[in-house]
Amino acid sequence: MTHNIVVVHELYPELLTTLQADYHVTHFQRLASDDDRQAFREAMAEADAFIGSNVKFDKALLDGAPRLKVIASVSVGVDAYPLDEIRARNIVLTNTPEVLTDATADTGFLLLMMAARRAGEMERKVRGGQWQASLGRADFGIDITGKTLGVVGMGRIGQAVAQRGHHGFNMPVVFYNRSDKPELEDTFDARQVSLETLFSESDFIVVTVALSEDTRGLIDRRLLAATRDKAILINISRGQVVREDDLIACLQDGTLYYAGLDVYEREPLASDSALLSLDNAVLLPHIGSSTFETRNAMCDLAADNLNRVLGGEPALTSV
Ligand SMILES: NC(=O)C1=CN([C@@H]2O[C@H](COP(=O)(O)OP(=O)(O)OC[C@H]3O[C@@H](n4cnc5c(N)ncnc54)[C@H](OP(=O)(O)O)[C@@H]3O)[C@@H](O)[C@H]2O)C=CC1
Ligand SMILES: O=CC(=O)O
Repeated sequence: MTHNIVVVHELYPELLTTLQADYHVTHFQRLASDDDRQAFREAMAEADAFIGSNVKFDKALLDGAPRLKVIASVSVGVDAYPLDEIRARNIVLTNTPEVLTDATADTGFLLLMMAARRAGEMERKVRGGQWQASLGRADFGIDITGKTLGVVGMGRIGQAVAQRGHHGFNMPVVFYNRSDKPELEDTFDARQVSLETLFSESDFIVVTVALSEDTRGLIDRRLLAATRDKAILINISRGQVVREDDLIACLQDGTLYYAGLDVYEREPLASDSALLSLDNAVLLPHIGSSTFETRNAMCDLAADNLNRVLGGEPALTSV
């Protein structure tokens, strides 16, 4: 019997064709309208497997998908899935670790460098015809080399950020993490510290911690207000880890020098968000892993996981 699978993702064409040869596929590039969402729920009612991203699963959706055996997420973060409900139904949830680590760490460093040198502001000046003479002190940025890097959540991506900072820019590294990682003292000459110490000692703070009920709202005004002069906050994990209202207030009153953001409390960012009017914020549209190579590798890994579970084998990367 051919399995029914629901795809909500812009898979690369050859992979979609392969899946269509093996399964009965209902494909949505994204759920953009109420009609899409209705059609998605109808397809899930008959689905044996889901592969995709950016779909918020809840109990009602799972109740309406009684045949579901596997959710193959095309993401490493699994905050969109109710883990207890999934476990209670014996559904296998898989994600895509490792293959996106470097691309996402690169995005973190891209934001870090753009913020340090105020690259977005400077580019807007050039395009806006405001580069009429050489720029002066009002437009200077800050150095990166030798400054202290603080990593919040020293997992795969956090360590790839630390590697870039330590080996590429000679940065002393401090980090905050749930479990102890003494081995990183050798790897990056890094020090594990409390969140308060990290915020007070770092010049650049890069947030790479996973979102969970423990980390929602972890970074608030109290921590942001305790930062060094000209400290920069980069968030490449999930917007909900940082209290966005507090971040905006600290950027507005200058308590925090600059922010570089790839993720937001609500995505896409609302057109009336106060962040859009702040010069001291570099804003990217959640593109951490968005390279051809990395996204293809994520799709391949998710499809391998789906094929294996439907074929009765263990997934390569189950959560
Ligand atoms: N912007 C983007 O496009 C992308 C964003 N991401 C985000 O990055 C996150 C990290 O990915 P990855 O590095 O692969 O995941 P990992 O699981 O390797 O790293 C997560 C780290 O967070 C730590 N952590 C979890 N909970 C807490 C807590 N309560 N307090 C302190 N530390 C905690 C973990 O600690 P421990 O060692 O104890 O488990 C772990 O070191 C993803 O969950 C996702 O949200 C990922 C890819 C792309
Ligand atoms: O945000 C992206 C992910 O893979 O998680």
